[in-house]
Amino acid sequence: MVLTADIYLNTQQNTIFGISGKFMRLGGRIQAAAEVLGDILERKTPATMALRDWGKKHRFAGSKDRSAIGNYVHDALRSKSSIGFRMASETPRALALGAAVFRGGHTVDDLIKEFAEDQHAPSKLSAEEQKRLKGSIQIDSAPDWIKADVPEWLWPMFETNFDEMAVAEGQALTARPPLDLRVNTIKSKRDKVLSSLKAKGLKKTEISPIGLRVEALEGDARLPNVQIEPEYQTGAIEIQDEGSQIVSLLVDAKPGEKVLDYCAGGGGKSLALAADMENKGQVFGFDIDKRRLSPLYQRAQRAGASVIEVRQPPSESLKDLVGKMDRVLVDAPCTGVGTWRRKPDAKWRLSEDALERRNNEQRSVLKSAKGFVKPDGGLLFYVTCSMLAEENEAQVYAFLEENENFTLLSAGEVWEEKFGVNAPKPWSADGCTLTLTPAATNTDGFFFAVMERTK
Ligand SMILES: C[S@@+](CC[C@H](N)C(=O)[O-])C[C@H]1O[C@@H](n2cnc3c(N)ncnc32)[C@H](O)[C@@H]1O
Repeated sequence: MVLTADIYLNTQQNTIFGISGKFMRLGGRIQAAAEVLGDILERKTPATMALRDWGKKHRFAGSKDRSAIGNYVHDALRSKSSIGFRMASETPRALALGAAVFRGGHTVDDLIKEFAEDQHAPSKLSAEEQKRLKGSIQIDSAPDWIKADVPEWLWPMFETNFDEMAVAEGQALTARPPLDLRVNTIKSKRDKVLSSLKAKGLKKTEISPIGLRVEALEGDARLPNVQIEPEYQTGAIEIQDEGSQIVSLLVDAKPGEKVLDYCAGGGGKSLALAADMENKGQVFGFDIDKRRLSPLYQRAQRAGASVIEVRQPPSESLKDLVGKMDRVLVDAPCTGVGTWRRKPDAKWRLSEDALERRNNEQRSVLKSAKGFVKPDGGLLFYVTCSMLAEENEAQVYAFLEENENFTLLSAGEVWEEKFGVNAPKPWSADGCTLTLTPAATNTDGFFFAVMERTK
């Protein structure tokens, strides 16, 4: 006899499913979120792995259940310190309950009713929990780092950088991120993709002229899976945050030029550079880590980006490029503060030691990359997805101090030329470098600087 999914589900005594059989109920989802949060916070498992492990152990949870549980887990991590403050507790249970009510839009009465009817729900709410979930502790009385959901040790750096906007910048990093697509202009046009994927709820991005966006969704809703669409499979679109598109466009690589993407990773920016160069010239993609580079071969093929040439480590493979590149992009390893909306567990794992390690890598990567820039007018670009001055301006100024043959240029002119005068404006500490942030540009956080090699 073949069991249908429904019969099978209902015969499993120890599954976490509610009595309706098809989907987990709210209580089961919150309980699952608390279990996953325990794995992440108590056993230090990365969020993606903890969610995957939970899914493997509960094979019959459907994609809607997994997505809803993922939303509670990520929302709880994005707002961990503010939810913890309002709940007077940072236990996985308190965080999961807080995420469901403060961020998920459920009411305390919903929870009481659902928990009573669902054997897989957490134990019933205590009187104290009910009071807290109803707002007995106001966030206004919390210190700024808690309001901003930024780790306490990092707050002084964050505050120095963003001054009276620091809380707003931190809070913008707790929002759910949108899904951004880059239209690959080697294969298609933005209007064409927009009309063929109309049903997916896409709209044009505000700054990038080649971007499309599905806004972050509320509650348990799921973003569309664009990877199954023909436009994705034929290379007409790539998934790329608008901020990443913007910094690639600011490199302003021209058709026919030679460009080295020195920290290419999976090649997101190499692909964007190739398209901006109309697939004419040469883009060399290099990375110290061979495994990270490996998807680039297939991605370049799918995108029709024939100008991309992957160069494997060690760096001796780049010997023939020394002093010959019109542009060298250093998309440096960093703490990833600018991507906290997408990877909120990284926010609480970050340590002073890790920041110091990234700073050392940044110095070393700039030192190794500079020699590839051609003398007399070649350009060196320094990019991070961090919003900390220690990884951004400080690295650029230290580099300039040690390398008198490089001068800092203003990125503002290219910005206006590429995106017009009316686009939302990034931060700039010095009128030359740029910092994109969720609050200022509604993108992931990115830093961008351009330096010219004079001799
Ligand atoms: C921010 S990621 C790059 C992301 C990539 N550019 C993209 O758009 O998808 C930084 C990369 O720098 C690489 N990296 C770290 N140290 C390096 C070094 N000394 N030389 C070259 N690459 C390095 C890492 O392996 C990592 O892939």
